[in-house]
Amino acid sequence: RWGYGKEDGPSVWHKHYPSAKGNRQSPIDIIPHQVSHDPSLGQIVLNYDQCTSINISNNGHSVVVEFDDSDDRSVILGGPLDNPYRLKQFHFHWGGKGCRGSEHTVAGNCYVSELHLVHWNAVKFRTYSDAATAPDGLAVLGIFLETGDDHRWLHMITDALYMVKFKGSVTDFKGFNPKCLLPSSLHYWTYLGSLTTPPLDESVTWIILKEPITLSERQLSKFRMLLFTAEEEDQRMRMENNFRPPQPLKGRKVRSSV
Ligand SMILES: Nc1nnc(SCC(=O)Nc2ccc(S(N)(=O)=O)cc2)s1
Ligand SMILES: [Zn+2]
Repeated sequence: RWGYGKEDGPSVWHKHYPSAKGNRQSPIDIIPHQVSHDPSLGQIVLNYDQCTSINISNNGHSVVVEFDDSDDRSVILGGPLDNPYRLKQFHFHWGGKGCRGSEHTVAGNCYVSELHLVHWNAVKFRTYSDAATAPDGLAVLGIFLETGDDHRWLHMITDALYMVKFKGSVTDFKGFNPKCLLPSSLHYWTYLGSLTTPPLDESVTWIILKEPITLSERQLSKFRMLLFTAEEEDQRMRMENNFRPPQPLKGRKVRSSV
């Protein structure tokens, strides 16, 4: 099994997951003045109005909100995407007290956390698993989080975290629309990359919003009360620093919408 510790963390993932040393790994450091502006890149459109969250769970690596992806009710389209991609889940990556936490960085600067909304190309692939191994199978929308005032809607998630404290716990979480977690601007950077955790498949079109959202230190601290470990395990490990550091760009182009 893999994790974020000294023995099982990002520096040894390559031992069991060969993609780790691939040519389109994520996350990366985005250097804005090296990004190429591509006027042919349209805006992204998020049709989340009929969206139906199902549950919230602790998978031992992050806290995940799953959606019913049996039809095209919640999709992302436009921008670099040739098809609509269906929303499957969203989850977060965050740091320890007061330090780093995001996976992507911007000119070497990190944010305290990063939200990933994971979508899959149900036009071309029959199942999520098939899509997750294909070069154009997934589209992940990344949103940076910075600390400041309380986020007015994030409490709906942080108030549920105590119910999924332990690895393997899951609880109902219906009717949550992630549209409430978006910043005001949908301007983005985009590049071809991978899952940022094992199996590190190189199947992701990354769309990273330039504008971060804000949450309070108090809301962020509630993520840190989650545990990497299951209830029956004797040593409890606090879930924090569950982020992979930036990976080599290997000649890839990062494009921006505006
Ligand atoms: N062929 C495959 N089927 N299922 C998987 S792993 C399940 C999965 O969705 N993993 C996943 C890992 C990382 C990310 S992330 N952090 O958004 O890049 C998103 C999703 S790979
Ligand atoms: Zn992620």
